[in-house]
Amino acid sequence: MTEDAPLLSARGLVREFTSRGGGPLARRRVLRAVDGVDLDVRAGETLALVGESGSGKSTTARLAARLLDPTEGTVSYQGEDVTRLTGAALHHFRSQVQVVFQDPFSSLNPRHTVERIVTAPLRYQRRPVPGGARAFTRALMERVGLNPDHSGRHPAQFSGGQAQRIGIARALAVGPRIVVCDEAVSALDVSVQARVINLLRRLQREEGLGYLFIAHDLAVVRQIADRVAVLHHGRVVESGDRDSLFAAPRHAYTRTLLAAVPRIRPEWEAARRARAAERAAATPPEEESR
Ligand SMILES: Nc1ncnc2c1ncn2[C@@H]1O[C@H](COP(=O)(O)OP(=O)(O)OP(=O)(O)O)[C@@H](O)[C@H]1O
Repeated sequence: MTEDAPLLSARGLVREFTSRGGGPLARRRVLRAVDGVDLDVRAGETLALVGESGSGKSTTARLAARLLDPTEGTVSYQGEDVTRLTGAALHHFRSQVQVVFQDPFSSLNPRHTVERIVTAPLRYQRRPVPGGARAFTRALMERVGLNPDHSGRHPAQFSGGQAQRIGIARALAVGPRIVVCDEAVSALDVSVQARVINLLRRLQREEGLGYLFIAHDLAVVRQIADRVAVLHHGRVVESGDRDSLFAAPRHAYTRTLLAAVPRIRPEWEAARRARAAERAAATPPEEESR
């Protein structure tokens, strides 16, 4: 169910990056990665942001979660501009808007146990862990479909899908109302993707979460989005409800995206396994599961 007023909104978001080429005559180059984006995310709904690589999806996600400051424009939460929040007010925003990243193995500390990982956002915000760290972690693990007896294990001891569930549990720990999923299922193989998407949908139903769901794979977007915004060179070229957009795309760029074959990336899974093996080998024995 959706409420009318958006929880999270962006208006006229612009983000520029400046780079300097090599050599003595190097000139500063300004890249507008995000160029005037407006978006709204309501409780209980999923807005998918799609576009090819380099279109500005991740930059928009990071701006929306205030992990990055905009060059221009505003991000507001429940109508309040959050672009300049600091201290306790910023902590409150961070408890309301959480992020799940693409690669759980690089976004979860390989040396920490699940218990330490999922309680970290509360510690960072200097909030007590309700009911104690162990019971809190076990309950969260159950909610995301993980075995609570594994709370003392490290990320490398889990599969890619399980590790992403740890990332989701960490996001849920502070009780957010919006979760920004930045290519959160892209590194998983297709059957695992489907299970993690089911989990996200169940959590959305149970808790009324709003998702800003960043994805390049339209097959995934079709499974989860209520509305879709298409990003091209940092601009939203088309947006609308999912079924209308898939059935009758208005913009030529959207038609090109829809015509592209869904990409399944076995090489990502292979790279993930290699990284996981490297991390497991680097984990000192005393940090192995209790
Ligand atoms: N920190 C940065 N410094 C310089 N340029 C950046 C930075 N972050 C992103 N960019 C550039 O901004 C543009 C948009 O990048 P962004 O990662 O937002 O795109 P994307 O649509 O998420 O692509 P992908 O799917 O490949 O991650 C790209 O040209 C990228 O190189």
